[in-house]
Amino acid sequence: MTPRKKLEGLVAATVTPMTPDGRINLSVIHQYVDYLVSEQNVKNIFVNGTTGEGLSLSIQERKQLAEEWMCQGKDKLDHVIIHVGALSLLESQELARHAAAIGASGIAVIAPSFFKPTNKDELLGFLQKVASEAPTVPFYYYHIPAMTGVKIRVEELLDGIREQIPTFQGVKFSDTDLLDLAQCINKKEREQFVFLYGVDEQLLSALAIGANGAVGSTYNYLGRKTNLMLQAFAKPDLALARKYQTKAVMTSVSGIPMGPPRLPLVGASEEFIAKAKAKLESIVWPDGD
Ligand SMILES: CC(=O)N[C@@H]([C@@H](O)[C@H](O)[C@H](O)CO)[C@@H](O)CC(=O)C(=O)O
Repeated sequence: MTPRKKLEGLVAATVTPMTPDGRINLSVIHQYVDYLVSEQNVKNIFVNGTTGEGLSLSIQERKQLAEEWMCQGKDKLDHVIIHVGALSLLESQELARHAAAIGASGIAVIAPSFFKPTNKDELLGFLQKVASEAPTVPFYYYHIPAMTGVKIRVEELLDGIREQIPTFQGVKFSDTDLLDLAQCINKKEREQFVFLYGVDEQLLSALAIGANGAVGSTYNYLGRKTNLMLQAFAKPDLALARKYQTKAVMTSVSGIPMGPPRLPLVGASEEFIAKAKAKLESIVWPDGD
């Protein structure tokens, strides 16, 4: 997949479909792609990330999923970014080589989170060794300190990053520290780097700071609504944009059987699902839908 367009706008962090007995379910991915494109107007995806339970999957499963998303997304999706981060550097490198071989439009890497890098140089060293295994594939750092416990400021990481990682393209920024985001965006590299925000609930604030777009779980089922918010913001109609943002409730509405999560995650209770559905149905969206 050779992207013709710059990566911006919404990127759906895909769920990994599973069968009721907990195996990956590749058979619904074609339906999932069509749903995203036709129902949610979302043509970029982020595979095997947090939402996709990437770190709970085996390397083999991650490769199979990446291949299936690439295959089903061909000629339908603009960008398929594969998350290839892992605790083991060797596994991460293997996944990076695989993503390159199947033609992914980008790879992303999370900081290792058991033995953690304690400073910028250690983190950069890890990222560089993964990125260099896919020397022609755009590379994104996936910053999500609430999950990894690695709190190295991105602003600090960006200094001189292209010298070490020539393919460095940008950051998937999943943190509420908007000061760090703002300082990243103010850097002279602003024109070249892409900042994709990952806390869906406060996307509007990140857009105001200058984020290029967003990667998140809610764009799987609220992509169309959030696209309206992006349009309102671009106009600019901030009052309208705020209405969309505050109504970004999360629940699954696609009707595609995604199965249960994998332990240690557990499925939502029937009661929770019923309440979430009722809440979603009770909302009157600004477009009257
Ligand atoms: C911790 C977490 O899962 N964060 C989500 C958000 O999209 C999050 O689900 C959303 O803001 C709702 O809380 C994304 O940042 C994660 C993501 O994009 C991914 O799946 O890799």
